[in-house]
Amino acid sequence: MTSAGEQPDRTVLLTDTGERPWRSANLYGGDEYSAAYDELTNALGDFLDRLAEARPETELIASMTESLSELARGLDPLAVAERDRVFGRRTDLVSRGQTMSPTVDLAEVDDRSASGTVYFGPYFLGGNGAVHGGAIPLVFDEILGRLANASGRPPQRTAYLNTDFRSITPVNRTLTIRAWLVSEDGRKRVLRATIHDQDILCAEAEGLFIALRPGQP
Ligand SMILES: CCCCCCCCCCCCCC(=O)SCCNC(=O)CCNC(=O)[C@H](O)C(C)(C)COP(=O)(O)OP(=O)(O)OC[C@H]1O[C@@H](n2cnc3c(N)ncnc32)[C@H](O)[C@@H]1OP(=O)(O)O
Repeated sequence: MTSAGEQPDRTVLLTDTGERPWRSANLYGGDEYSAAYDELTNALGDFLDRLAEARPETELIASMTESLSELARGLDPLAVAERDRVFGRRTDLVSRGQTMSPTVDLAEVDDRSASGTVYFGPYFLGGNGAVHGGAIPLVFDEILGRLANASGRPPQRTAYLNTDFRSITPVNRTLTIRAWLVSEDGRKRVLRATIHDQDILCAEAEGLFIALRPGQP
């Protein structure tokens, strides 16, 4: 997360299709390992976006398959226990060190609310220029989960996440995302979020988050 008002140095990945998302360049917490891992997830996300847009010839498909298989084999001996992994566990990185959901770039964050932008690249296309209906709750869970778990609160799990799709959510556009805490009652927290394309409400969600008891998985 970036602090309030801070403008990230965005790396725009240009193609002839026009606007490209930044992912999380230069927003990491500082150390060399974080920077390198951030670059890796950016490169992976960029690959997935470009693959989704491309129509490669058979020869290139075979060569990419071999390259990817070789990379995967190289990682095989490096598997570690969940608690020691990097992917999805770097809260100092704006991408959280993952490519499962698009990067939610939060410009304004406090104890009870967060707002910023989200950009669904071609990888998240459902059809006809609209984001896949499963990717939208994924992003809501991401922003609501991060807010529910922020500010020293005990770890929370999503009990329900209700999403309303109000109009199509376009790919390849910078969208506004907002999340806020609605109520707190013991272990229960209700949060809501919206995604807008300028003044058009694309989708909104409500989530119930339950604080886990000590030792609860
Ligand atoms: C380094 C690490 C990095 C970390 C990254 C951080 C960012 C992460 C970002 C991503 C984040 C991703 C996050 C994720 O995606 S978490 C993954 C998705 N969620 C799950 O897998 C959760 C599965 N469910 C459970 O584990 C349990 O059911 C939970 C823990 C949720 C509650 O079971 P528990 O046994 O503990 O509690 P309880 O049953 O006594 O209920 C307690 C109260 O809640 C009320 N209630 C419960 N359910 C519902 C419901 N559906 N509607 C309405 N109400 C409900 C219930 O009536 C009761 O109310 P009351 O009677 O007290 O009034």
